[in-house]
Amino acid sequence: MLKVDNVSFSYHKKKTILNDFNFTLQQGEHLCVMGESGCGKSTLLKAIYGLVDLNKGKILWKEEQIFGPQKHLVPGFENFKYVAQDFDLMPYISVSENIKKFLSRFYPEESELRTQELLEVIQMKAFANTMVKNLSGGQKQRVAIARALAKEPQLLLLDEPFGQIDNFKKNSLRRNLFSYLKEKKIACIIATHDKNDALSFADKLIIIKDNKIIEDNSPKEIYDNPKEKYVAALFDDVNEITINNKTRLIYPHQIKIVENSALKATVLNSYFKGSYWLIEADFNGQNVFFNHVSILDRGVEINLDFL
Ligand SMILES: Nc1ncnc2c1ncn2[C@@H]1O[C@H](COP(=O)(O)OP(=O)(O)OP(=O)(O)O)[C@@H](O)[C@H]1O
Repeated sequence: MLKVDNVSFSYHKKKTILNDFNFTLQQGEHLCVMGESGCGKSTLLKAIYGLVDLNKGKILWKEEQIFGPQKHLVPGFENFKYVAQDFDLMPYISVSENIKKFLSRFYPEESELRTQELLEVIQMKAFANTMVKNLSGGQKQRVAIARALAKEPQLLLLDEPFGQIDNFKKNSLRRNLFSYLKEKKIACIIATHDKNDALSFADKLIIIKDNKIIEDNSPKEIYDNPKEKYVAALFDDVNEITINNKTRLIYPHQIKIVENSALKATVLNSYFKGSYWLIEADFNGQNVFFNHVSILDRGVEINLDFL
């Protein structure tokens, strides 16, 4: 349904930001885009929304080509909604009014019902009548999402959607929003640094490095078989360990202490993580990180097993 076909784009001639991007997305599917800061995630969303003119290739939605500002004077593709990092809300009217601005004035009852429904999705019912200028950054972010959903888009583009929202709210909001999108079969592309967006809620994951797509698969497949440290490090404190001249990528939960083993290490530090401790140890001159149920004293010798 969405087809990104051989797309290349640069802001300036010298540096290509998107280099030969190819992927597809079906109706109702959720895609996460990850990669280091500055790799081009926001630029990709802008290109899909039609905010920039491509150097090469094309972007299609159900066979209809999406053009940039040179050919399409009103910015943005009408079936899509884009929530950028800078929200663009109206500060001097209430949360409800901000959402209603995007609904028809001719059907006030429907408009009110829809506004209430969206306030529930973003968990902001208590703030319905609060002026937007008096909201926190995270609250504004949520209103921007509700406003983007007001006229049910076919594709929602979210740039770091939960970046300003505290962990307490983030998890329930994320569950609410993604199940709402699934129910309404709204496709979604999320540019994110947060592994939880990708691992728990995305059907597909794309990883960008050096201006190219280096992974395009299911989140589980990419997590279980990372091609390189750059990929695994987006999810966890991954270890790149050489054993018998073979280098392996191992997540901290894949290493455990055993009674006997030829793999000896010495504890360097223990970091409290809530339900477990992250232990840093020296293993043949390499620093390894692994999870453990309790704190370990510095200098203690341990035997390791790599799963
Ligand atoms: N309007 C612009 N003009 C020129 N260069 C730009 C512009 N916007 C972004 N860039 C450059 O393009 C590159 C990609 O930026 P982009 O914002 O897409 O990265 P990102 O992956 O979304 O980063 P982050 O994770 O930090 O939000 C960066 O090097 C950035 O400096």
